[in-house]
Amino acid sequence: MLDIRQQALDYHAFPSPGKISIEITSPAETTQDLSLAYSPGVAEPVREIAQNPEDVYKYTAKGNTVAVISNGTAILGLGNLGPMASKPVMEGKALLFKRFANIDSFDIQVKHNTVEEFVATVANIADSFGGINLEDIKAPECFEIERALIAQCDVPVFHDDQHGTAIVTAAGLLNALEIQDKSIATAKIVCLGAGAAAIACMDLLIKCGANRSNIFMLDRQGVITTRRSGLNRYKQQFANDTDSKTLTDAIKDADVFVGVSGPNLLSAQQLALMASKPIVFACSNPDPEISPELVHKTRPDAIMATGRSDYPNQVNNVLCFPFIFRGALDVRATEINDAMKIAAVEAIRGLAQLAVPEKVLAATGEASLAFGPGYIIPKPMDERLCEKVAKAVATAAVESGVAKLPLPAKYQ
Ligand SMILES: O=C([O-])CC(=O)C(=O)O
Ligand SMILES: [Mg+2]
Repeated sequence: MLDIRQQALDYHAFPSPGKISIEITSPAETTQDLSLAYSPGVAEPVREIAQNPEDVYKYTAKGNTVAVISNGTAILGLGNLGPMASKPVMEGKALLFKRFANIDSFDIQVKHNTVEEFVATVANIADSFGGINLEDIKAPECFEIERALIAQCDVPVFHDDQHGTAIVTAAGLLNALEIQDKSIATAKIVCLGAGAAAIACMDLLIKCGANRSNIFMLDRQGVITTRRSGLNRYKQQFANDTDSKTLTDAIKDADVFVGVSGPNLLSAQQLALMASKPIVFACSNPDPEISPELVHKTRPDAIMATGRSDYPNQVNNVLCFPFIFRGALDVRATEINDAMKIAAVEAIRGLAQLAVPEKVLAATGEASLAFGPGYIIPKPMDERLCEKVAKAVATAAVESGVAKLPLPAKYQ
């Protein structure tokens, strides 16, 4: 049996390099076909679009495409490895968009010197696509980049590592809290990591009812407190008025650990200090902050989640980004706003509470799955995700006034 490294390299190398390709949707066999697809016929839609720019949605694939754009500055939990090294992940996102939501994606890797250069590059090409999914861009630049692009682009712009991760984390965490009989309003939450995902997760948890003063966020220097100086404005919002300095200080009596940092940063000793019935989301990819094996051995009362496909409770943005874009594209939303994000949280969360179809059990190889400590969040291959999450998002877009189209019949 080949090890996972060789299997993964072979998967990417064969049968052809990479894992996506482009397909033709219209006939291109005869002279007649070519005279329609290309010169002279192609001039007709050109003239229509020149006269009425919205016709681009009628005569081109724009409305069903998303650009997946990265600069490779924060690839998974692996760090700043440059634009080209991010390409397998971006092709992977394209694979997931297509497989789960039938959205066509182009992966784009941008080499740049300044934030302004990156923003200009993306803004200048944004109209080619139905939406922009920003991926694996490091903090704090990602916040500025997303803000500037939302302001400049007519199509929705969504930084997946912030909001996709936050939406899935919130969905899983609300379910885990329910199972552990804890309330989000009073839960003590430790967030290890202060990057894009961390800041967005804690922001969204507050919107879902968490208490800011119960949140302890840590960066490489330790707990972010009001005693520290030199914090950027994104971290400053989470500065806690506390004497806790280290993870060991902060983790004492914590109900929830959210790791969005790097491998093996939470020890069994630290885990042992958590409150009864703790919730541990070790979401660093590919290697979690603590292994599920160690958590189950140390704390049998814990609910454990990771970002990986090969353990139960996969808290990974794949449960969100294909479907939030499906919903947004279907009603031609001009942005992805908070109402749409919260609708996605509720839809993902609710789906985990329903009975699991045979088809999902077959795909996961599980004998049974039922809402509980080992199943707090749906599986990515659950086809109901697309129906339910996209519908909830599209409906929220229409109701919050950011949709250019009415709710399609398939969602009514
Ligand atoms: O790709 C994944 O598995 C999730 C993700 O966006 C990341 O870790 O940056
Ligand atoms: Mg990512």
